[in-house]
Amino acid sequence: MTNVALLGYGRFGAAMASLLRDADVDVRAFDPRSPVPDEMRVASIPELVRDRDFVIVAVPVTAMPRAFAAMRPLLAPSQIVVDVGSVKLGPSAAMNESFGAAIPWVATHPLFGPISLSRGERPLVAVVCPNATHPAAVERVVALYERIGCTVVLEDEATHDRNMAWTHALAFFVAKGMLDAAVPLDIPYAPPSFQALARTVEAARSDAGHLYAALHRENPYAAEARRKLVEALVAADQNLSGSDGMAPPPSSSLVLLPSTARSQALRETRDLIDDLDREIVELLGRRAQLARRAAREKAKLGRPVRDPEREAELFEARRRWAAERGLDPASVHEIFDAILRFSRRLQHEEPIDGAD
Ligand SMILES: O=C(O)C(=O)C[C@]1(C(=O)O)C=C[C@@H](O)C=C1
Repeated sequence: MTNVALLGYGRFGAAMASLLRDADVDVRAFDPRSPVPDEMRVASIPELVRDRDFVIVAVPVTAMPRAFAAMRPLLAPSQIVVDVGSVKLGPSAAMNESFGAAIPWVATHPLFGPISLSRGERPLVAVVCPNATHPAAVERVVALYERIGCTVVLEDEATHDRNMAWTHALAFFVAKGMLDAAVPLDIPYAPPSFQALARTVEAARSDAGHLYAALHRENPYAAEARRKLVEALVAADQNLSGSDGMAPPPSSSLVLLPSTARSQALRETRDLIDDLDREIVELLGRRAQLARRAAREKAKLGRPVRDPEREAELFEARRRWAAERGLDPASVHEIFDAILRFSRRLQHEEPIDGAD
């Protein structure tokens, strides 16, 4: 049985442990600060790493060099050290320094966390950095990520960090700006464009505090990305505050559209509907995964697939949400009726020990 030692049982470590265990990987974990469930807990780093195939280091990036140095004398060349930090140049250099050619090591970044897992978001993506000194270890780590349901992207450390500066780091930076500016996030009729931003802010807010600092301070490309964004925003602000930005909308927007423009408007509308429907299908896929998970949990508890009490609550809530949104509750009820039929059908197909 594949086995893993997990150093660090914070929010990410716990999420990783549950994915590994769902894939029948034996997990042992150690964290002097966070509680670890009894069945995985060990009392020290030596006990943690002894005879383990993989040693996954899920501690804050700034604590990694110390962790690597502490475990170096305890490891053998048959073991593989894997870091899961959100930046890659620093941890890679630190692993190279501690383990070099003697102990196989692989730098990785799983692009998911407890929130995306609890929402059942798929696909799970993990970046794995190629490593010329330990190519066989890279292959084994790729196989481990695939086993827990990840799509693996092979990317070198610098490209990864540059990409993360523009995405992960800037998303957190914008979120911080919105939080510090006390932007209200809970206005119920906010448009979809804002709802997407509000989800980003929520995700950033609930992530560990050390992550924000690491994304910016430990990523050598983050400062440049921030500077460019701030400059662009300042320029946009100046533009809007100047006379151009205050000009009234051009009168042509009030003129009746000619028929070619009208058919173009219909095409655009249909494109938008296609985009939305695609999202709905994606959401149905994610809902199906959660329904399968519910089926597995109920099977373990010896409970039947159908739960009339839960279904009654579910319909009541959806009817209420429909009314709040100005939609006909009976019509929305009908849609969920179909969704539940779909869900129960999937649940009956679910093999009891399947892993999603
Ligand atoms: O919540 C559960 O127990 C589920 O199995 C999920 C679900 C659903 O799809 O929402 C499916 C069947 C049950 O009758 C109730 C709800």
